[in-house]
Amino acid sequence: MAHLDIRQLQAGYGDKTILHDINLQVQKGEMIALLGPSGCGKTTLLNAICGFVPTQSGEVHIAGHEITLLPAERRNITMVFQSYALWPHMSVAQNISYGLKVRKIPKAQAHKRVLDLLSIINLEGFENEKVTNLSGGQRQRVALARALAVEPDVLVLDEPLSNLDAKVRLSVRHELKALQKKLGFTSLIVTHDQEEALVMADRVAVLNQGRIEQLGTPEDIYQQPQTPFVADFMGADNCIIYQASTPSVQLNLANAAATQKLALYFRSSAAELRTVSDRTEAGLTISGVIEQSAFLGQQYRHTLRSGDQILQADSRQCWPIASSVSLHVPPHALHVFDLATHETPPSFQSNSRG
Ligand SMILES: Nc1ncnc2c1ncn2[C@@H]1O[C@H](COP(=O)(O)OP(=O)(O)OP(=O)(O)O)[C@@H](O)[C@H]1O
Repeated sequence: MAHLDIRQLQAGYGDKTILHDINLQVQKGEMIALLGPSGCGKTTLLNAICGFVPTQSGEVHIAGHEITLLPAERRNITMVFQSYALWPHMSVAQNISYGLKVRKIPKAQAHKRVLDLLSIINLEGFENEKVTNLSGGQRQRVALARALAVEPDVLVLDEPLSNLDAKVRLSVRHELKALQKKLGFTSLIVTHDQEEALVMADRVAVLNQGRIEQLGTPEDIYQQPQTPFVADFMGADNCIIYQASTPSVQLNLANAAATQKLALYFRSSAAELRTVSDRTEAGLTISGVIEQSAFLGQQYRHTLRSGDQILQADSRQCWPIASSVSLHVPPHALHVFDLATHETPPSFQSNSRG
């Protein structure tokens, strides 16, 4: 049985529906990342689970108990915010024990819990420090300890790392992931950052316009996007509309009886640039002309024109502007969708692996 079980949830503001038919089963100790473009409903979903946004239909269960209509304060769910939301006039210990005080946990027991949590988040000896004296990363760890102090059934994190600078963010995300594995809390995390979602989550839910478009392991979402939206959102942002091979666009895939119009997606990093040749190879081969190149550190990103299509391809070598090239994408790096149904035709399914 799933620990957090969301069934056919529809929720929104007033008579405006934002979330449509959300089905999500989260196992105990699992971390699910909610990914999606701005406005797709990630925060609304967290708020609906917490009881801050009313449910229009559907059900939410935790550990077998229905909580759909329970007010927020009677749900044992805590939230960690991007802004930390710590009390600036309180010490670290007072912040962490705040929820314990509200729940009238005896002082000695609360104190022990605070010390245990400080040790877990590597802030031993900081109990009397003012939170305003702490760094961003330390404040976020205190916010996490405060949320965990009351032993919530579910922890929800709304962009918890986005106020941190890039370097601290990298280390805090690994700390958070390690803590989640060690303590085994069940959590939902909202992030804009795909890499963060892939690194931290056990599974990722990609949302589009209030619906879960795909739910899967980080590898599934990245390597086998099930819709053009997920492919594009996960970085395969080159798209070619294909119906039949032409001299400049050749598709050569095993088992491919292409009778329908296809949308072919691929990542810039998966494309190889070569000098033009007559060699026939498996995969997609497009001839074009380099229009621009930009140095990215490890490689150059090239902008290539093929007819009226603009494509991007990465290469360690910097190809001169105006050179004629052949862009090649191997079969495993192509994400193939039927333009009409937006699904991968069965005959192409074995191709998409990368
Ligand atoms: N209090 C509100 N009243 C009415 N509509 C709202 C309210 N809050 C959010 N919305 C609308 O709900 C939709 C989803 O917003 P939400 O904040 O859940 O998206 P999000 O995916 O978290 O976006 P972001 O990544 O920008 O934070 C948006 O169209 C937004 O305008």
